[in-house]
Amino acid sequence: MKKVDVLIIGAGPAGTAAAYGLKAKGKTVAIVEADLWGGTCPNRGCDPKKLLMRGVEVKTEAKRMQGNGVQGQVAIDWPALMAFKRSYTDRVPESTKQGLLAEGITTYYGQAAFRDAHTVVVDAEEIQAEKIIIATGQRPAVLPIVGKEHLQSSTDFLSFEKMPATIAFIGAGYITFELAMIAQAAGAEVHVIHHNDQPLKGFDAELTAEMVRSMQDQGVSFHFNQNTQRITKEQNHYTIQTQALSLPVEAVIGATGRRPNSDQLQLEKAGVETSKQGIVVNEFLQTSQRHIYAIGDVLAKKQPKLTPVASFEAAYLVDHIDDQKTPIRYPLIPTLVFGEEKLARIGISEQEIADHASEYHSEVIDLSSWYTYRRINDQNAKIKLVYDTSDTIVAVTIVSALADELINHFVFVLENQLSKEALAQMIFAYPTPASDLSYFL
Ligand SMILES: Cc1cc2nc3c(=O)[nH]c(=O)nc-3n(C[C@H](O)[C@H](O)[C@H](O)COP(=O)(O)OP(=O)(O)OC[C@H]3O[C@@H](n4cnc5c(N)ncnc54)[C@H](O)[C@@H]3O)c2cc1C
Ligand SMILES: NC(=O)c1ccc[n+]([C@@H]2O[C@H](COP(=O)([O-])OP(=O)(O)OC[C@H]3O[C@@H](n4cnc5c(N)ncnc54)[C@H](O)[C@@H]3O)[C@@H](O)[C@H]2O)c1
Repeated sequence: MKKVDVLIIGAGPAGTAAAYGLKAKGKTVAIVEADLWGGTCPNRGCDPKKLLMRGVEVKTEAKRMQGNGVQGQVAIDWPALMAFKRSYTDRVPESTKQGLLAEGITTYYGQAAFRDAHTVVVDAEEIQAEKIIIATGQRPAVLPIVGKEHLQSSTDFLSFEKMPATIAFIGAGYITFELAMIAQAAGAEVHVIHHNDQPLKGFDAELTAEMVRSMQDQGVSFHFNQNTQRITKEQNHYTIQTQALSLPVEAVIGATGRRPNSDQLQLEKAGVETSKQGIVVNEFLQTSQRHIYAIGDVLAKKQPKLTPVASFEAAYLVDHIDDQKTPIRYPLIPTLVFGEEKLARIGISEQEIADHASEYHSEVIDLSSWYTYRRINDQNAKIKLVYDTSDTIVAVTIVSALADELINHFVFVLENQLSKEALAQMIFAYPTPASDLSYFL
C-alpha cells in the first residue's frame, strides 16, 4: 500500500496548486484525477470560454468602429475558432500531468473514494495519507424537468463542432451571459429563459439591466419570469415549454448552477460532513475530520466559486496545513462577466447594501464621453460607486468593454484604502483606464 504525507483528490486549479506548494515544502504528495488533468478552468471553463470570446471581442471592436475609419464586417468562422481553442486546450491534460510528475508528485488516474478516514481507494489501489485534501470541484446541475435528458451543458457548448442556428439557455447566470454572447456573435438566434426577473443575482440590478439591454441590442431575446416545464424532442428540433411560451430550438443549454462533487467520495466512511452547498469546513479549511481539508469549488462557502479563490485557498493550506493558528482571511474578490460589454463588481455585497440602504449612497457615472471609452466608441460604459456615510467607496460596479481592466485597479485602490492624495503621488501611463483612477476618488 502506498503511503504519503498528503493525498489530494482532484487535479483542478485548487488541487494542483496545493500539490506543487506542498511538494516544494518537502512533503511526499500524491494526487488523484478522475477525468481531465487540470480540471474545469483550463479544460472546460474559464480558458476555453475566453479563447472563444476572443472572436467576439474582435468582431465587436470592428463593429464599434464602423463609420469611424473602419470598414467591413468581421465574421466568426466557428470551426476555425473552435480549432484555435483546441490548439490550447488539447494539450492541457497531458502537460498538467507531466508538470506534476516532473516535480516528483505521484499521480493516480481514476475515481477516488474513501475506505476510512486515512485511506482512499482508486481503481482497487489503496493509498494511505496522514493528511487528505479534497479539491473535487463542481459539475453542472441538471434541472429536474420532463425531458431533462435533452439538456446540454456548458461543457457541450465549449466543444460544439457546429453552432446551432437557434439555441436557448435556461438560467440567467454567469455561464448563460457569456455563452449567449459567444453564440450570438457566431450567428445563432439566441434565447435566454429565466425563472424570475433577476438575472445575474449578486450584481447591481441597474447596471445588470444595462448589460441585458446591450445584449438585446445585439439580438439576444430574454424571456423573464418563465418556468421551464418540459423539453420535448421533435424530428429535427427541441421544443421548450414554459407556462406562456412554446419555443422551438436546435439546442438547449442548462445553466442553472453547479453542484459539488462530494457525493461520489463515500465521505460517510471518513466521517466528513457535507451540506447541499458542498463540504463543510472551519476557518482553517478543515472538515469535520481535522486531518481532512477541502479547498476550491467543492467547499460550502459564501465566497464566489472562482479560479483565483481556489488558488488562494490552496496557497493558504500550503502555508498553514501544519499549524492551525491563523484562520483564512479572504481579501476583496472581484467578480466579472465577460462579453461584448463586461460587467464587473467588487466590494460589499448587494445584499448588504439593500439590507442597510440608509447607510449607503451611490452615484452612476456615464463614462461614454470620457476619453478612454470615447476612443473605443464604448457607448454603454458606466460605473456605479457606492459610498458609506463617511463617503468612502465600499462597492464598485462597472459595465464596459474595459471593465476587466478597470476593476483590477479598484482591487489595489480598495484593498490598500488608497486616497486621492495617495494616488496623486503615483504616475500612471496615459491614456489608460488606470490614468482615470483619481477622478473616481
Ligand atoms: C463554463 C465555465 C466558465 C468559467 N469561467 C470562469 C472565469 O472566467 N473565471 C473564473 O475565475 N472562474 C471561472 N469558472 C469557475 C472555475 O472553473 C472554477 O472556479 C475552478 O475550476 C475551480 O477549481 P477547483 O480546482 O476547485 O475545481 P475543478 O477545476 O472543477 O477541479 C476539480 C477536479 O476534481 C476531479 N474530481 C472530481 N471528483 C473526483 C474524484 N472522486 N476522484 C478524483 N478526481 C475527482 C474533477 O474531474 C476535476 O478535474 C468557470 C466555470 C465554468 C464551468
Ligand atoms: N466569469 C466568471 O467568473 C464565470 C463564468 C462562468 C461560470 N463561473 C462560475 O460557475 C458558476 C456556475 O455558473 P452558472 O451560470 O451555472 O450559475 P449561476 O449561479 O451564476 O446562475 C444560475 C442561474 O440559474 C437560475 N436558475 C436556477 N434555477 C432555475 C430554473 N429552474 N429555471 C431558470 N433559471 C434557474 C438562477 O436564478 C441563476 O440566475 C458560477 O457561479 C461561477 O462560480 C464563473
